[in-house]
Amino acid sequence: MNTLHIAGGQVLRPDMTVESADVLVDRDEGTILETGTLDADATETLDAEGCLVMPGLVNAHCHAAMTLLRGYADDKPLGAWLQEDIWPAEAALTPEDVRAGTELGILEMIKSGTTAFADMYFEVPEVAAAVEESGVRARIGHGVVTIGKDDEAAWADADESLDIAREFDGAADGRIRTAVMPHSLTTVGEEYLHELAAEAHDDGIPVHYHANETTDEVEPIVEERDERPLAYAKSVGMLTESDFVAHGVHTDGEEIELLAEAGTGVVHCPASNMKLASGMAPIQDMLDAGVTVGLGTDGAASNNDLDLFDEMRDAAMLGKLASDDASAVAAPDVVRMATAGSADAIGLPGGRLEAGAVADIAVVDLDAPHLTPANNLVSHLAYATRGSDVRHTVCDGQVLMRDREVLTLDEETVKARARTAAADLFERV
Ligand SMILES: N[C@@H](CCSC[C@H]1O[C@@H](n2cnc3c(=O)[nH]cnc32)[C@H](O)[C@@H]1O)C(=O)O
Ligand SMILES: [Zn+2]
Repeated sequence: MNTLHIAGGQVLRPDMTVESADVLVDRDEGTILETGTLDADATETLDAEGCLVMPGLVNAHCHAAMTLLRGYADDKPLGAWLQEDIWPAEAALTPEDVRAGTELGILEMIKSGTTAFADMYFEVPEVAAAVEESGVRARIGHGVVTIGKDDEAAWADADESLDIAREFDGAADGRIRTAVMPHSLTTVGEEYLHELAAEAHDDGIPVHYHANETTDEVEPIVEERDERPLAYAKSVGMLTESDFVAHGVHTDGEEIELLAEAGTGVVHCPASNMKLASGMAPIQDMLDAGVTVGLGTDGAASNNDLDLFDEMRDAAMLGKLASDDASAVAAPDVVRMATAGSADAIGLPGGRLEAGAVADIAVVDLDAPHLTPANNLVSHLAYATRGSDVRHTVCDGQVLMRDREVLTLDEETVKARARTAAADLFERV
């Protein structure tokens, strides 16, 4: 059998306990065979001495290619940031730019222990190609905006989202799944939302969108329809078990109930919410209500990195402030959110390190001053670990990074291409 032995480390269990154990992976099937004290004669070995072996992190809401726009427009609220800076720059992006930016984003994610992500963008065939070559797992889709477009252009955008979702679902040996992705409840008209949801669900494809991110997104819906945004989302058929929303910042008690009943996942993006001053999501209330909550970075232009360890810390900190309670959104909660919560929210396998699960794994080196002493490793993951502490990254049984060297992408080439693409872009806009 073609196996990978991750040897000599401690393992993070799905119940958030930690124990010394080896991990044996079936490289052909891409699954975990067993964990324990193993005397394996494996095809390949990864040294995990002094390390914590954990499920690969899952970035449940991202626009990976926006790495090109990192630092391009800061210190503005969502509406002005999108309309004055981001959308004009994005209008000038070529397919090659999207490829370069997505590769850079994936490189950053692999280097910080992220093995899967959900991505909303355009030029999606380029996103798919980057996922395929880099070896990660992703749920990808084309973001639709219909406001400001005539009917023909709007339907063309909506159709593209459906076509892309159908075409790429199951690509890259199944590592790529898709979703239909209307941008938000205020940037896409009702008839389009209706049609997109119905057609996507007919084909077993989920719907992913931004919702309740700012009060500016909530108030017009309440004024026009006399109902809350997520009640509206339900009425157009976008609040089913497979669907997942980004943000959910301004979500009231009834909407939280709707989410829990429907089984719709929420992707919390605390850094983006703080940076754009969008607000504080009621995450502890959602957890108490049984909502599936995942964690996302959002794009690099509103974060400004794709490091989910940072995001866990932000989620815990902001969750406490939002609840005015230091016991809210505790360390095990955020670790669960960044692993199983995210995987469940976006409907990809992963997030749990146990026999039978997919072999999506991050190995964290504990030998750093900021991780010493190793009093409580779950606390360390939530509060003290940095993406740069990740030593090895494995996805689908394949080693993507060994001893901090990424094997599937050439780091220097990816960075150089992104620098050139960004410089050319800013000259054009
Ligand atoms: N087809 C659309 C693009 C939609 S892709 C998804 C969009 O989400 C934007 N985006 C990034 N972060 C956020 C956010 O936090 N809220 C809303 N939109 C965002 C991003 O810039 C990108 O334009 C068009 O041609 O304009
Ligand atoms: Zn977003």
